[in-house]
Amino acid sequence: MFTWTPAMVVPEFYGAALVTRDLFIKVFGLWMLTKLSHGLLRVYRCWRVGRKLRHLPTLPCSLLGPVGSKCKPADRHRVYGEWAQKYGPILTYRFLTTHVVMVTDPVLVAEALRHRSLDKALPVQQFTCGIDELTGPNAHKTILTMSTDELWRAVRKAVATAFSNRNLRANFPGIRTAGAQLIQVLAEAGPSVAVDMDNATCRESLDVIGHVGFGRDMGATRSLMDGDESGQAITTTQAGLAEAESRIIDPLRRYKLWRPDVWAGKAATRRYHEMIHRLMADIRRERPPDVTIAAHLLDIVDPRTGQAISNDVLQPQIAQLFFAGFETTGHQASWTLYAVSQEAAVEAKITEELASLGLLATSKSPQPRQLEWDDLRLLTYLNAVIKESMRIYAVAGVVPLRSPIKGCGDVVLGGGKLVIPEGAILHTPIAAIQLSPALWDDPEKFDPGRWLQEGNAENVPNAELGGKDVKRYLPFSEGLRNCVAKPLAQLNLLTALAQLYGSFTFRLASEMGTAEDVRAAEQTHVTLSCARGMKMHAVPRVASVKAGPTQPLSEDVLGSEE
Ligand code: HEM
Repeated sequence: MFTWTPAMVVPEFYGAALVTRDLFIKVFGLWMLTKLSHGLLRVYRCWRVGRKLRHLPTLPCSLLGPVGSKCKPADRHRVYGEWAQKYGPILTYRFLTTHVVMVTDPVLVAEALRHRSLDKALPVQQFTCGIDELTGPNAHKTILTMSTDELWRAVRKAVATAFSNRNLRANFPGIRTAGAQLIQVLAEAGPSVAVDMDNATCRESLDVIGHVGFGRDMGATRSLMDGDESGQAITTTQAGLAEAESRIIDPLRRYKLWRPDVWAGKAATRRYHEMIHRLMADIRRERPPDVTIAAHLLDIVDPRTGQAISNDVLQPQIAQLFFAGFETTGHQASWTLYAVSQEAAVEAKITEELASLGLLATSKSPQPRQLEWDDLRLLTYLNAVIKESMRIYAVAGVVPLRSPIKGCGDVVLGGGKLVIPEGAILHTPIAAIQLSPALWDDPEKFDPGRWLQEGNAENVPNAELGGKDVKRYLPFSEGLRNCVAKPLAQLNLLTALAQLYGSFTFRLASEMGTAEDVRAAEQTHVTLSCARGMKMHAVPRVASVKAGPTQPLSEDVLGSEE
């Protein structure tokens, strides 16, 4: 009879185990070798790029550029300006193995932002992967982060058409309703309550994007009154964006799995994906009106396939529009409210202008006339106030970043004055240009009057160009990749602020401290905001403020948000 003894099996077992171990060691070794050679190649490329830039002033700071220097990363919008003053309009710094060339010379900036060989695909993804991960589960590139290729052209054309004057005019009543809802919220809160106007204006902007973009009422402003925030579009969007910002600031964050906030951030990102997925399913099921961005997005033909745009491409574009639009416009509105609250003379001129158009609540006429589309072009002074706010508080002040297209070689600017080597990043921080004492008189002074003088204050004559004008004001960036939604942002700001100032005067709450305290609380993650929020008292101009029409923005609330 056959009897089993361990000796008969063990050698075979050991044999298999040894083969597996050898295989593992070989695969692991190969992986290590590949990583090592990649690393060495990176270091070599960094050294090569560094050699080409060594004649330029270099920051004596660490490997992490602004993140590693002595400044707080949140101060970047100010720090870049200080660097420009100290080291001049061209300087370099390093972020790990990537060299960055920071330029604030307006002639070079204008040329660079229009240069066809400088694009948005950066040699390192730290800067954009936080955004791509937020906009879709497969981290697809969006209109904001794509290189300037055929697909980008198709998406950009669709979105830009959606912001045509005709479409915005058709959407104007909805934009006005979002402002009216905000007035209703503030009227109900009363003057004694310090309202965080930054939060409030971000909500109003989210509602405007929901309406103009998708014919949906996101309910973000109204939910301030309801008080029921859980599961709301605004909470989901804010939490998702906060996580994306954290990943941009700390590229290693995703690996810190021992931290509960990292898991909470992953969950927030997932919830944002789900919200956008539901919205996409809604617009696929029922096409929104033709004047919405969604209708234009649905009509895109993917140039790579010749077919209608797929969900994989569509979802990130939708997500990105909320992401790019709600905080930028919201923060800009609250910085404007703040700046005006510090300048009584400026507010007096705003009210004078509104009164001359019958748009101001007064004791004689407590219900101001409803703002109309044709009024907008008459609001010259308020428009100058917004422009000045965008100059001093450039919410997107730490971008743009561009890089020479891979394989196209180094990019020469200014007729040889500056060469951007392939593999380096060009950084032209808007805030440093718009606050440069070399380009502006008294740049820190909030002076809307500079926009009312003869000539175009957006430009400055340049000696190198024989006195020809060069751009020094670019809050929406310039060139092919400027802000596609500039017309919507400008319309939203003008409409909301005209309505708000028509009914209220805004006083900074004492808990915000002094102007120095607010300045010390300025912070830039992706956009410029105030770390304390913007607590203000909205004091009604007349005893009973009426909000005007506050019908729902659209019949169809983002109701599938169970
Ligand atoms: C005050 C408000 C706003 C400011 C100051 C602003 C500023 C900017 C800037 C500076 C850029 C260029 C970024 C770069 O080159 O890296 C940009 C791009 C972009 N913005 Fe805005 N933005 C605002 C509002 C909005 C809104 C409301 C939306 C959408 C609803 C939006 C959507 C976009 C998109 C899609 C791009 C990428 C365009 C492209 O690369 O082709 N922005 N914005």
